[in-house]
Amino acid sequence: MANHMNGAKHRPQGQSLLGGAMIIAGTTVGAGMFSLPVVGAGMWFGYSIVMLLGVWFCMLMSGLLLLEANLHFEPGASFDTLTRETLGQFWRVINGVSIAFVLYILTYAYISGGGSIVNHSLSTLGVTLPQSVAGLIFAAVLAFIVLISTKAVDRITTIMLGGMVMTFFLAIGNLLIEIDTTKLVSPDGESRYLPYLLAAIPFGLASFGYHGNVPSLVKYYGKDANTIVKAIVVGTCIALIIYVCWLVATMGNIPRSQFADVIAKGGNIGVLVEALSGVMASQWLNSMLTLFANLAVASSFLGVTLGLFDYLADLFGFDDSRAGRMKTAAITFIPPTILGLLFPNGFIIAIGFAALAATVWAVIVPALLAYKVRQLYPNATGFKVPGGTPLIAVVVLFGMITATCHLLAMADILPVFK
Ligand SMILES: N[C@@H](Cc1ccccc1)C(=O)O
Repeated sequence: MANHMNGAKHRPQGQSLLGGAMIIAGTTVGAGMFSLPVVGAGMWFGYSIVMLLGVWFCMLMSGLLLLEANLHFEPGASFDTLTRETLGQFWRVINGVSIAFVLYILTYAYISGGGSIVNHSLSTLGVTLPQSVAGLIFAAVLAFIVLISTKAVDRITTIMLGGMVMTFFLAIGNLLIEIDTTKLVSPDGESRYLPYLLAAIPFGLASFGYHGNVPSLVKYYGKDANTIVKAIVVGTCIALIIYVCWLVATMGNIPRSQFADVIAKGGNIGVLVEALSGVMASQWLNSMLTLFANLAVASSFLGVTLGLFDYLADLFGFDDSRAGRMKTAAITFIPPTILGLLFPNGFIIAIGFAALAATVWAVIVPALLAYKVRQLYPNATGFKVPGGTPLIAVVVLFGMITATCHLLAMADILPVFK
C-alpha cells in the first residue's frame, strides 16, 4: 500500500493528524508484509515479534532523524535538496541512486507478486494463465492509471484503501478467531529457530520503509513538528499492529512445516494466500482474503510507480504533455515489466534487494543528515530526536548490520529456512 509517495502537494496548513498518519501507514504497509511470514517461518512467531519490534523502533528513529534534518529547511524541500545541501554531491548521488533502485525493484516485486495473486484469483474462477502473462496484465492495467494522471492514482488508491480496510478485517478477523495457539507457541518442524532471525531482518526493514514521505509531510503540515512526529509515530504503530495481526493469522493457522512447501514454491503472494485459503472455512471469506491481497499489492504498485514516474520525469526533464508522459511511462514501466516476464517469481528476492538499498537512504542517510545539522546548528531550538549521538550510532549500526545480513544470506553464509 505504498501510496502517496509524493502526495499532499496541494494542502494548506492546519491538517488533521489522521491524514498524515494514514499517509505513513499507507506507504508502510505493502508487499513487504507478505514476505514476513515466509521469511519468519524459520524463527517462527516469538522471535518474529521481537524482530518486528526492534526494526520498528530503528525505522521510527531514522524517520524522526530525517524529520529533524528536514525541519531546518523550508517546507517543500525534497530529499535530494536535503542531501545536497547537508552532505554534499557524493551522498546526493548515492542517495538518489539508492532511491531509484528501491523504486524500480519494488515495481518489479509488485509485478511478480501481482502476477502471482492475479493468477491465484483467476484459478479460483477456473481460468489458468502463465504467471508472467498475469503479471503483464496486472502491470498494464495499473500503469495505464498512472499514465492518465496523479489525480486518477489518488482517487483509485483512496477507494482501494477503503476496500483493504474492510477486506482485512473480515478475512483476517476471521483467521484471528480461528487460530490454534499451540501452532504459535509450540511449532512443528526442526528445532532450530534463532539462527534464522538474521536473514529475516532485511525483510522487516523493507516492510517498515516509508521515509520518502517525510518531506511530503513537512510540505503538508508546514513546520508543525509536534503533529508530524505524532503522524509518524501513529502511522508506524498502525503498521506494527497490522503486521502482528498478520503474523498471528498466518502462523496461527498454517503449520511451520507447511511453510516449507510455500517457500519451495517460491514464497510468492499467491502461494501464501493459497495456503491460507486451505484453512479457511468459508468460500466467501476466502474471496475477501484474495481481494485484500490484490488490493494491497495494486495500491502499493500505484504509490511506488507514481513516485518513480515523477522522479524520472524530473531527472530526464520530460514534461507533462501527452508525449512527455508517454516517454516517462516507458522508462518507468518497461524495464520492470520485462524483468517480470523473464523472472515471474522473484518476489522475495526483490524485496530483499529493496531492503539492501533502503538501508542507505531510509536508515544511514537520515542518521548522517541529523548528525550534520546538529553540527551546523548547535544552538537550534527546534525539534530534536532524544538520545544524542549514541542513538544516531545505533541507527547507523542497524543499517550496516541489516545490509550485511542480506549480503551474507545471499552468499549462503547465513542459514535460511527451507
Ligand atoms: N514498506 C513498503 C516498501 C517500501 C520500502 C521503502 C520505502 C517505501 C516503501 C512495503 O512493504 O511495500
